[in-house]
Amino acid sequence: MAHAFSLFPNAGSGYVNGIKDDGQVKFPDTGYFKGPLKPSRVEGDIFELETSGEVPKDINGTFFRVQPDPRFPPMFEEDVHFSGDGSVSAFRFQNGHVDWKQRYVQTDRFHAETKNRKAMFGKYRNPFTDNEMVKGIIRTVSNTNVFFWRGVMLASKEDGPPFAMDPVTLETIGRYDFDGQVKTPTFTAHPKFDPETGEMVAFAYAAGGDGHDANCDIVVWTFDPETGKKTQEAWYKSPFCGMIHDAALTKNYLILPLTPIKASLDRLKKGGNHWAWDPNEDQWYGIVPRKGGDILWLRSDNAFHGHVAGAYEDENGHIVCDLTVADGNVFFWWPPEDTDPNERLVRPPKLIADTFRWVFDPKLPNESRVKPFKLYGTNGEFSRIDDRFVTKKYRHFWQLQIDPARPYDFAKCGPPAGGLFNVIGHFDWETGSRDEYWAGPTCTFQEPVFCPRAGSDKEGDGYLMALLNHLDVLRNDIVIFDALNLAKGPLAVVHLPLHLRIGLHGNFVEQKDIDDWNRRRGDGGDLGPVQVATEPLSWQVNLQAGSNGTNGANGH
Ligand SMILES: C=Cc1ccc(O)c(OC)c1
Ligand SMILES: [Fe+2]
Repeated sequence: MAHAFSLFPNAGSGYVNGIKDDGQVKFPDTGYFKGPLKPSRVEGDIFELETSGEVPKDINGTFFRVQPDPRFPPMFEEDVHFSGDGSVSAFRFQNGHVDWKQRYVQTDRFHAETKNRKAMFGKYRNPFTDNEMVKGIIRTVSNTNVFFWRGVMLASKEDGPPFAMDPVTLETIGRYDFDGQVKTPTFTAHPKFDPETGEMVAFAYAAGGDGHDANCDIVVWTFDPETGKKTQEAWYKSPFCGMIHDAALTKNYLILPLTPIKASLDRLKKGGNHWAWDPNEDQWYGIVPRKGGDILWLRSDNAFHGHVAGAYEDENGHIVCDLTVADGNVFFWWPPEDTDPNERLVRPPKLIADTFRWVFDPKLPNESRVKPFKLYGTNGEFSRIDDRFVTKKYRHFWQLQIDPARPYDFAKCGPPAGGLFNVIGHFDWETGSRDEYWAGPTCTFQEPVFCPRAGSDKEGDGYLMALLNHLDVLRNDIVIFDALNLAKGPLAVVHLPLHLRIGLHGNFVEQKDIDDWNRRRGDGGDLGPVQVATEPLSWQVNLQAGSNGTNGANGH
């Protein structure tokens, strides 16, 4: 039988001159919408997933993760993976059983586009390309991370505020503004949680104006876990409006890696890309004292920051900060501004991203140049640690590795969308060892999470789990390892009957935490239900009042 699409051989991709001609509901015929990146848009539930091996019975909690999954064909044919609507998966582990649930984050954009049954928002972080009808509507897709805070899952993307979801039903409760305490246009996808105090330390860049105007305002907040109150807020300026994606937390500092990929209001107004890589700019680190005080900026040679493994202060009061750093523009789809438009980069450049250990002296003069202390010798991304060791001296980290020397079945799989993360590794700063497991020639991994073994507080004692992409048959598994012995291979595999899109980040939340907060927020609990935002954000108020909202001056 003819494939349904082939009944209309000349129908094309539904785009004319790269712009959606809204006659057809059809996704672009580009690499961002094919194979493992083919939009799925599935919401659903499966009770009792199939498994192989024995799923450890002592894992009691939920593995949450989020993927960009566009609900409608984008306005622009050249749209990228990072624009897709946030779709959250939850894998509930209990007594060796696993159930699955998946729901979209119902953002303000989600509702606006549902009403219109089509994409209304244009390019990644460029509101000047939006349909006029949605001016003033928060355009974030909340597709980058999901983390647990005081009884709710917060889904977030760095271009907008977080949205709260019910951790059991995955229903979106609404936009979360920390009980009216946060009115900034942006909020990080990587807040840090201090395991000693339970505090959330969060930040935002481009935190002035409307968040899409290339302003240089940075804000750092601390929130108390018991009361939810903002106990610290400090505003700073960055040397340019670049991406600050992840952060590192020690007892006394928050370290903000500022990557030399830059926003420009002028370019945005012309309908261009939000970001342009600047190969002539340094990588920077902003060192922020958690108790308040000036920011210290340190700089080193041009490079692209990946994610943080761990950080702590050593006996000299210096900051040890470990993260992956790539030797070029990881976001190759946002090239330097002067790149010839005919030279469209469709293939990732060959980059190396080692794990760098920096040792920063917080007493250095501002803008000092620094050099890495040590490199581990890895090539990968998506580092994770035992989160009970955030801020502390730690040994173990886990990371997805790119090993091009291993066979890859290109004929069956096509290009490995999302990156050739064919190896999962466990690394130990003390021994320098490499404990690795290769997924085979048709598979790649997504970001792992660490789950501590019940009753043990020994670092790394527990499980590591990660989604496995079967790129040949477009289906996913979850593989579960003994975290300190990956080479032994998975203890168990959980099988999904369907394909999930390549996702970003997630976290494992223990059932005890969900139950405790549900009790406090439920009938007769001391807290009552979570409150979502009732007031518009500052930039929305300014827009209503007729100001252009581009002066970077709101909120402080
Ligand atoms: C991995 C980094 C990253 C940075 C910015 C984004 O908007 C994003 O969306 C999924 C991901
Ligand atoms: Fe990230």
